[in-house]
Amino acid sequence: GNVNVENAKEEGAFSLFSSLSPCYNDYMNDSPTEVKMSQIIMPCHCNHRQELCVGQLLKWIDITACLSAERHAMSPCVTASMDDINFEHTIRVGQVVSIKSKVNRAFNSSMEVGIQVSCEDLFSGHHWKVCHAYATFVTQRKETGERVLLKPIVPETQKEQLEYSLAAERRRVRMLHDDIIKDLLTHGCIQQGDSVEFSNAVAAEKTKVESVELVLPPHTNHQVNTFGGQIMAWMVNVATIAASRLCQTHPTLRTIDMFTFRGPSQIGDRLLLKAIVNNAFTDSIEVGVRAEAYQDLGTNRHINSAFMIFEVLDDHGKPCTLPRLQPEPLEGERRFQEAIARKKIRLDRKYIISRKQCEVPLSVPWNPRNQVYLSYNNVSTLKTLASRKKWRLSSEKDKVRLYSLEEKTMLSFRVDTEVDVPAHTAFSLLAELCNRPSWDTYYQKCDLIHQVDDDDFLYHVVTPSVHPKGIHQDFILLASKRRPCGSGDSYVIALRSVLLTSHPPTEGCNRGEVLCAGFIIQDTKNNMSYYNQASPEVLPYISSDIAGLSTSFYNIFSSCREYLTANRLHFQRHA
Ligand SMILES: CCCC(=O)SCCNC(=O)CCNC(=O)[C@H](O)C(C)(C)COP(=O)(O)OP(=O)(O)OC[C@H]1O[C@@H](n2cnc3c(N)ncnc32)[C@H](O)[C@@H]1OP(=O)(O)O
Repeated sequence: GNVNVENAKEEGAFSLFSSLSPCYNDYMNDSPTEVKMSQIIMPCHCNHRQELCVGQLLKWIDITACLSAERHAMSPCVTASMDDINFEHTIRVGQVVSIKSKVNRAFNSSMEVGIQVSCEDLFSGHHWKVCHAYATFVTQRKETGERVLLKPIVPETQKEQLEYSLAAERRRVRMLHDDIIKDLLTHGCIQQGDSVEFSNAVAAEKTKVESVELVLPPHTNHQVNTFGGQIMAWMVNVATIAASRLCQTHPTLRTIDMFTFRGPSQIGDRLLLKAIVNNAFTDSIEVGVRAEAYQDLGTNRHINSAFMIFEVLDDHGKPCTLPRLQPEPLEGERRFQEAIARKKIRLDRKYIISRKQCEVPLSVPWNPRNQVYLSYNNVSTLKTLASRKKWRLSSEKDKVRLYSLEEKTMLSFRVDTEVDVPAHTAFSLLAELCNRPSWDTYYQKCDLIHQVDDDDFLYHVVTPSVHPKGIHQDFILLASKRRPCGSGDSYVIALRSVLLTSHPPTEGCNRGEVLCAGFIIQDTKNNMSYYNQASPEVLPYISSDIAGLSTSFYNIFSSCREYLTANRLHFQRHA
């Protein structure tokens, strides 16, 4: 497998969290856990095309990230998982690859490490980003059986604070990752029967690879367990063979879905690596890989699984049309359908996260398949907006402060208000969005459409028109409500528009769109901030009447404060 090329540029390469980490490029400043590794690419690191093998890159990534993790933990750590990675560019022989990593956040015994990979051409002086990734490392168990607990990371810069805060949200998605696919299949969200007979279909059986590796001392890490990077490299190797058998040429590895290290293995273990093409689409192939470890045959332990997406590129870097796959019956059919589910999820993710904030906001269709990513996007967009530096104070009255922020075509507002109720009470009261019409005259009506889970809700909201003499507006909003995950976190109620097939726009109302709005309530201070990003269509109306807007915000948030104070006792009695 070689690191992917130009085509990623054209299609707008994505990985699960990459586009949602807007300041990734420069957030790697000096920090106590930052580790840097640079390697000059030699022919021995490369494939037949003189491009760096992904397996080799994964080894370097794993080592760099582990050094960051251990610097923070001050004790041995193991790789628990590596989130989706998308390879955006190739690295060729003679170029220099640089890997930087640092711990974004420590939880109890696990921590998230952010990794950035870039490449440099020594002759032209060009630098470019290759990929970035997030890995989770876990401390080892003590003799008592408990894991070493980690000291918290104290984020210093605003960018570190954002990464710290988003790490909790990414952890939530990570933990749900396996369940998402299982749920989709169990609850029939994936339509069975998507498989069509193709005349040139290749039998899945033909792509099967089984290969064994004996874990020798050079394959172990400094804790004398099998080195995680080596396991990933072996997995990439068999996956590449399986994909090559389908396309009968040299495929390019483009994306790896999350790697999960389910259990350790040691010197002397035999590692059985199995790969098969699960499905072949018009221009991409999904290969499933499974790694098992054993000492004696029949005592196999499942230690890792991953899904890898390959493409075949022509001389211009464009993806070629591929032969289709004829799955094996039963298990093969199941894998075939699951690959369709994963592809749809990947496309949803790409659709959701590739939207840049400065683009015209468009509501994304909501469905159970993309719920987790939409919810992540909802919270992270609000947190990212809140972390912006250039907020300008526009007006202040009776402890209600209105700030504005102009960025490209976007105008955002922030209203800071001091509240005299505890943060958790303010959160619970404001999270009851259906009560908002009682304190916000702009919300004429708010009905709950669907409770997605404990933290996410869909609402239908009706407001007056922003146009003078216009008809009412309505919105379908996804509300994502988060309590603090640890110290330094805030309460969050994030709101964004979605499209719901069950609630199409109606004649009597203009369907409005909210790209990003919501509340951030700090746990330690009596401070609540409300954010709202105005879409370009309403900008002319707002910009022409900033004074009127200030008065409206002042009135609404004075009323909000009264609502919180008045309902505080009622809430506490019922809590
Ligand atoms: C030089 C490079 C480093 C290496 O080569 S390391 C070698 C490759 N890695 C391995 O061999 C690890 C094999 N896996 C394992 O040992 C275990 O499955 C592993 C990862 C330690 C987890 O063990 P468990 O007993 O399930 O853990 P636990 O219930 O005590 O939870 C401990 C903390 O880990 C977290 N965790 C477990 N599995 C995870 C996952 N897949 N992704 C992200 N986080 C995960 C879990 O949430 C918990 O976190 P916290 O303590 O609340 O902060």
